[in-house]
Amino acid sequence: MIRFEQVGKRYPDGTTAVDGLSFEVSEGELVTLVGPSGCGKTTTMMMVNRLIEPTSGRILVNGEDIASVDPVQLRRRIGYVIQQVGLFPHRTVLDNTATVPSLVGWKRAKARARAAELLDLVGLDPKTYGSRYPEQLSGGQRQRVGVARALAADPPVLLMDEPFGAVDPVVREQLQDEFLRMQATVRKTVLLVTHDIEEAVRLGDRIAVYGQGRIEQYDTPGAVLGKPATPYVASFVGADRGLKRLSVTAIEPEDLEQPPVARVDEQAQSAAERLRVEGARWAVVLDEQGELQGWVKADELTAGGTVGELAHRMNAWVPVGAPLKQAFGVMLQHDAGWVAVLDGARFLGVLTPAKLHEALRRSVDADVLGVPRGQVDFDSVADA
Ligand SMILES: Nc1ncnc2c1ncn2[C@@H]1O[C@H](COP(=O)(O)OP(=O)(O)OP(=O)(O)O)[C@@H](O)[C@H]1O
Repeated sequence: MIRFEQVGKRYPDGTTAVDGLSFEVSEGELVTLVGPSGCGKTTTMMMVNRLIEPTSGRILVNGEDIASVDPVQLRRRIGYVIQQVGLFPHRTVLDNTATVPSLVGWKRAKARARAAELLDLVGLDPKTYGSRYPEQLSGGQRQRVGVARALAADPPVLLMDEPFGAVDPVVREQLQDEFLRMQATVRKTVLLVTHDIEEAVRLGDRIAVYGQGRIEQYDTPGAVLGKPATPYVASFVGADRGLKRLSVTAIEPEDLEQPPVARVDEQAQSAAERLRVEGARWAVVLDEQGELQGWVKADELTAGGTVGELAHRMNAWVPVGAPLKQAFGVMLQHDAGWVAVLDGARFLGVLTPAKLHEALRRSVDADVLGVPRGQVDFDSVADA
């Protein structure tokens, strides 16, 4: 969708902002550009909507060399969100949001209806906020209007320059979550600039890590954290990259262990006998449908009645697909040696600390080899 071919930008004073940039962003992909101040992120982005012209190489959007596209036409196809938002102070929130549709000639009623829809999408009730002026909003709300306005003409491409930079960390995280939810619906092709590696990892399908004027690594968050390409990238992502990786690695069914199981309607004594033979000290309790009903200790099964009557409630559980970090958090919260993993209500297995560690190490290799995690042989990563 967006393709950089050996793109460079040298300013008249001799500063080389970027050099030899070659990378591609696929349709519907969210790519974050991350790096220290002055490394060329904003320059890269502004060359895509021709606010800055490259001095070498070329940029293709949807297969077309943008040097030959009228800049005004080009910008209508590319939404642009900046940190200072740049809302018009004398226009209401609704009119601000409707700016681009109005510019491209939509009827006023249609443009305003679309604007209201988008305000809703970014979590602002148009009835409450539509008639306000920008100064009557909080910083976070202004950012949301900025995003709504950029989406108004339904551009296939979105450029975002530190879009969540001007708000406090809590609101920032909220905006990031909302943006991810929204992106899951609208699937725009997005280039997002940030100097914050946490944000880059959280939002990006892929990350371009910038050194001075060039990309040091272009890869998935998992690979950047798991296998930094250079010492520079390693130091930029930080010594706690293993921990950061926990938050981008999802639990998969093959990471799970199958623990001893007892049926909810089974007689406690026969379950106790079976667990004794298996050498199990506890079991998860499932019903006919394979749904989790709790857990029991083997030595509690000596009383009469059914397993279900003796089962404890199982609070330590996470949904499959949740990040490993969440499972780890739940383990610590409940002081549990394992957490149950569910698909809806269905029990899939348990994640133990050893399995969690294995999943993390396997996922590094899977990212690097570009294969699903299940295809990585654990022996091959055991010495990694
Ligand atoms: N008009 C200009 N003339 C000369 N040099 C410029 C000009 N604009 C930017 N630069 C230089 O180009 C380099 C890259 O700037 P750019 O704004 O792309 O960096 P950035 O990574 O976005 O930084 P930040 O995170 O601080 O915004 C910097 O060294 C900057 O000083």
